[in-house]
Amino acid sequence: MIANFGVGVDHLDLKLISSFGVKVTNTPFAVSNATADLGIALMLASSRRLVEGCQIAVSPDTEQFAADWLGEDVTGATLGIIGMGRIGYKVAKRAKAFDMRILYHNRNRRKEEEEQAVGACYCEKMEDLLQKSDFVMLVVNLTPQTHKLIGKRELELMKPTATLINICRGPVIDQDALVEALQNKVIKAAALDVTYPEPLPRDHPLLKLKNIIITPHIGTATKHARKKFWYDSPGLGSHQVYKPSGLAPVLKASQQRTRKEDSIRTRVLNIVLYKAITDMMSTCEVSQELYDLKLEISKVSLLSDFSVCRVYWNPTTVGDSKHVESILQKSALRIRYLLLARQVLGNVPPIVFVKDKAAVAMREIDELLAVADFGSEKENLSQNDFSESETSVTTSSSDTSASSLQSNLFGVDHEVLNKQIMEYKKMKKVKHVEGIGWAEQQQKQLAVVQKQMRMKKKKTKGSFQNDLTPQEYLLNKHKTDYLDDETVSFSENESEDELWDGVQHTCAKPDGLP
Ligand SMILES: O=CC(=O)O
Repeated sequence: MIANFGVGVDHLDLKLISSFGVKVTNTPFAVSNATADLGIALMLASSRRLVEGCQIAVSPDTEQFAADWLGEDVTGATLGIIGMGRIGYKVAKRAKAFDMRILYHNRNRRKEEEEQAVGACYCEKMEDLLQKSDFVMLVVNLTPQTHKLIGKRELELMKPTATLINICRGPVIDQDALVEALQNKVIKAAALDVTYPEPLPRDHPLLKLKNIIITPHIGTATKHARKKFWYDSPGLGSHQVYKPSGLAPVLKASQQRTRKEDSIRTRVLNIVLYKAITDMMSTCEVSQELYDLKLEISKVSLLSDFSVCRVYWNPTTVGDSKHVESILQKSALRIRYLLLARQVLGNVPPIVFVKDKAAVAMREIDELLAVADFGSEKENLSQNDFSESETSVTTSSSDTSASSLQSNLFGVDHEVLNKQIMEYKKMKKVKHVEGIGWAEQQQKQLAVVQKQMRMKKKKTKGSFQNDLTPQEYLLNKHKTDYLDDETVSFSENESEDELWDGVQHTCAKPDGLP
């Protein structure tokens, strides 16, 4: 698998790669904010001549600031966005805050409510957008269709006062045509985060122009975006960016193999994470309050698409569960950070603490069995009291309603249970005598029970019961994987909604093309 760092995969020969059966993935959700921010930064820097201004301010030759040194307003100006995909849309959101008039051109028109949310008007023809915009921002993928999308003709359509901003890929602009347009003031200025090649040869004519700002392809170069690359990079079972249909049968076979391998790998990773997390919690390194809880972790379970890591905690060993949940919620981020920082795994999905209901039910069952074996505390107390007070014994042993209540304690009828156990033991003896015959009978019984369970499962599907009684637990035990548990004590409050999406759709369609 080739896990591409960032959204664009234009630098990869996808056909060739896939002919080797190798998957390619990208991280489309990780880059959007940082790249949109840079687009706005370039627009502001260019309109307000920020780089030039900075040079004037720091130059040893500067003696005074000229009053007629002016820039252009962004507020109220028209921004034309070419490519209204994920990044383009984020640019529009930001531009709205500057009270800009927003035009966009895209392969597919956005929904009306999406347009309204950012106040963007669709231009079906790119030419219209070019003619009307004060700033033209390019936010498309590089494909054969977008190669040299902006050439001499398009530049000539732009206003002579307009600025061209490119935050996608250099070859989307015909660079020779741009040099000429800037030299001849066909357009006012350009602000480019991308060129071709990168970096430009030191004697390139673009570098000699005054009406240009060039940055070294830093759209995604923020700490947070780079961290998101790690989080978004392929999870187990992620999809391919490129899947040529001719290879479908080969891919299907390899996918089946991959699924099996994935499940083995997931199990191994669960063990690795369980060990690392329990080690962490046995010291104060996450936090003193987490350490003080002395919480027991029953298991760690990565979802097969690697979108979340569930950590099951045993609530029977701790007190107030709200307090515990709030500590766990706070600790989830730190634990994940530590796992990443220590490179326990290259990538760790968001951690979600889940109350282990099975553990609660197991404890109830233990208590129940203890009562069945040794009698209730009340009974014991009464028996102990015997030597001291005859009346208490009389009351306890003669109170039939109390004893029938006891026999139904925790919803389990102990008499019936006992009978079943005896029958089972009897059958076991018969098995030794009848051999094969017994197994057939058992199989029939098993088939009936399985059928009943399947029918019950259908009925109860999707509604995991919160008040699980031991009896229900015993019935559900074999049919309900407690991955379905909905008691989550951590919701992704890492402001990583996008990351969450990103992990799930790591290889969703790339940003919009015009
Ligand atoms: O250029 C950046 C990216 O492709 O993510």
